[in-house]
Amino acid sequence: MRIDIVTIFPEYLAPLDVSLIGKAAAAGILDIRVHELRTWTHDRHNTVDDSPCGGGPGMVMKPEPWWEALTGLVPPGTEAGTRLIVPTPSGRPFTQRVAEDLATASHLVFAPARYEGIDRRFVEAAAERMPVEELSIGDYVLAGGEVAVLVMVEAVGRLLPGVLGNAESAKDDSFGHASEGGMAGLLEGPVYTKPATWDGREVPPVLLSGNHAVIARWRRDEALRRTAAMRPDLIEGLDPDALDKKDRAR
Ligand SMILES: Nc1cc(-c2ccc3ccn(Cc4ccccc4)c3c2)n[nH]1
Repeated sequence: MRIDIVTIFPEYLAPLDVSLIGKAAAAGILDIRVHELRTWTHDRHNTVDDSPCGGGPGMVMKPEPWWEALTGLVPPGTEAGTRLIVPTPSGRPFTQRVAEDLATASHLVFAPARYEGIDRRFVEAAAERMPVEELSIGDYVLAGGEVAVLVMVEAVGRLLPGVLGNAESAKDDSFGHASEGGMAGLLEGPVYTKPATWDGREVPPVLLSGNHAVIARWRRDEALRRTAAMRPDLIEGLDPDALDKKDRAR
């Protein structure tokens, strides 16, 4: 997968060189390219913003540099397989299901804005050329879209084949689909490691029993317990077929 990110703060995307995503890029699974939006300005001050039409606070990002950037990165006629992602507080919620959908694309272009956002006409013009997703990573307000891009690139990247080692498969992710069995659809329960006793607190004995069937049942019970406590809304949404009869007996 090729990922292009256009931003006025390229250094904000430095974390993509680290760890999981950094290794995937080094392995060639991801081809991540970060671009400075001002590359596509031509005035002496490399202007990317202007005052809002109709008045109001702050500044709005001009459509021209974004359009030139998009056209430079995705020349007309080469849009097949490309999707434009625009982080915004007013977007569709970015969920695991959206991450799974985006993971099927061959090319993602991210347009993290600053100020009060980008002139609407850029999004409208882009939507005539390729699918545009305006996505929110949560109901809180950031100062710009770069952090949202880090979130989305990590959530999408870890789903790509070869990115997670076999040991950390994404198949049982909390927010995966319950219908796939396993823990998908539930929150993760508690995890433990050595020592068996720490701070006078013991690891639940079942985890030291070596009885894998009993351990699996215990872990599912704990995941159900935590989900019911922290996110009852997810219990509502569980596919009934994904709950076995012991679950229903709870
Ligand atoms: N989930 C989520 C996304 C954002 C986000 C994304 C991109 C931008 C670009 C500028 N801002 C600042 C802004 C604040 C308020 C109203 C409009 C713009 C952004 C915020 N905040 N929260």
